[in-house]
Amino acid sequence: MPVLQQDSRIYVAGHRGLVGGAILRRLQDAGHTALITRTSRELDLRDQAAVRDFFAAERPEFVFLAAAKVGGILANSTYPAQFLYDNMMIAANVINASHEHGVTKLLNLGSSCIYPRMAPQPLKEEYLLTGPLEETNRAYAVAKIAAIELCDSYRIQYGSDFISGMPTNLYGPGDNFDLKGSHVLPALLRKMVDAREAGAPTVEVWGSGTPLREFLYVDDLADASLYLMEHVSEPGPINIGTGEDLTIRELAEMIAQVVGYQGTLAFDATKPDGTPRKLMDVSRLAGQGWTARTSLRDGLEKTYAWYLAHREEALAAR
Ligand SMILES: NC(=O)C1=CN([C@@H]2O[C@H](COP(=O)(O)OP(=O)(O)OC[C@H]3O[C@@H](n4cnc5c(N)ncnc54)[C@H](OP(=O)(O)O)[C@@H]3O)[C@@H](O)[C@H]2O)C=CC1
Ligand SMILES: C[C@H]1O[C@H](OP(=O)(O)OP(=O)(O)OC[C@H]2O[C@@H](n3cnc4c(=O)[nH]c(N)nc43)[C@H](O)[C@@H]2O)[C@@H](O)[C@@H](O)C1=O
Repeated sequence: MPVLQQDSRIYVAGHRGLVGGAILRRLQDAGHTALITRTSRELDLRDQAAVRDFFAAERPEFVFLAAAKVGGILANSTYPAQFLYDNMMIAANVINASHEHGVTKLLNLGSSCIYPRMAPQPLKEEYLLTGPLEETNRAYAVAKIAAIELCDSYRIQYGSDFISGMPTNLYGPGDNFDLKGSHVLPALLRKMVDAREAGAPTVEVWGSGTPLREFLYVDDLADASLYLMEHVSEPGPINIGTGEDLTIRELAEMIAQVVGYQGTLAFDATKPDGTPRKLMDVSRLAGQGWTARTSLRDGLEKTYAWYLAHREEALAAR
């Protein structure tokens, strides 16, 4: 099993994002000295020739693929073309260049939305491609499934050590707080802080509040990503989550408590609910020695503290 050395050349794709940022911090804290990063302006990963040149020049040994077109339910359903095209191009270019330039190991990150909408719960890895996908993020999910298949195909044909981690919904410092593009947790956190400050009597929550979601703190995901890089080499998706979920209403109530918002919730039924439930079965990774550490309540408090301290930066970033 390849082990990351202090001076291993490690490329973190998407290092300014929620996930890539957390992986970069984790690698820096562990003392890794040869970290390679590029912003999307410096290197558009949809550009095959540019990606090839970059790999030829930088010769990374390990790749964390955390660059992607990412967004919440509204962004996914509004811009399916970008979610499909960008994510297919990014994955194809990075995975193929990793093969061509002899990368020792690559971690491809997907998402729990790869599983069929009505799959039995909790979601086991073997449920992949056993039924129709959720409509609101089908395009994104197809790109993410193609990336898993690509990693597995390079493993079969060339023996490449390319693996695929499938995180559940994530949150934490560095998240996207833009209300049109973001996921539910940062959106509700921002809305409730704004409402508390403005003395607003209600906060709008999209959909019915009944869908169930599982949330993993991003520093736990970063920890899992390093664990996978060092300890796991196998094909197919590997679930990364907490194994616990709650309704969107319960999430909103917990955020209100953390933020100290005392108004009421107004559910907007014109907005989509998305998939009714997507709880990860995390027994495979647990069996290999990794489990999540941060409770949702603790993670929310840390994220709220980060948001207060970095509000301008968080709101300007997207
Ligand atoms: N957030 C979540 O809840 C979940 C995320 N994931 C997965 O984790 C991974 C990372 O997601 P997350 O960190 O949340 O996303 P973010 O939107 O926070 O970050 C994505 C990063 O990708 C980079 N990027 C996007 N397009 C390009 C491009 N064309 N060329 C180069 N870089 C590009 C951006 O770089 P720059 O800033 O330089 O523009 C950005 O920093 C994704 O694969 C996603 O599917 C999985 C499950 C849940
Ligand atoms: C990570 C995952 O993320 C996405 O799937 P999702 O889990 O459905 O996304 P979401 O976080 O945006 O919503 C979760 C639930 O929450 C409700 N909700 C309430 N109020 C707000 C709100 O204010 N904003 C948002 N965004 N949602 C809200 C919303 O209506 C829905 O019922 C996909 O991109 C998918 O591709 C993917 O991988």
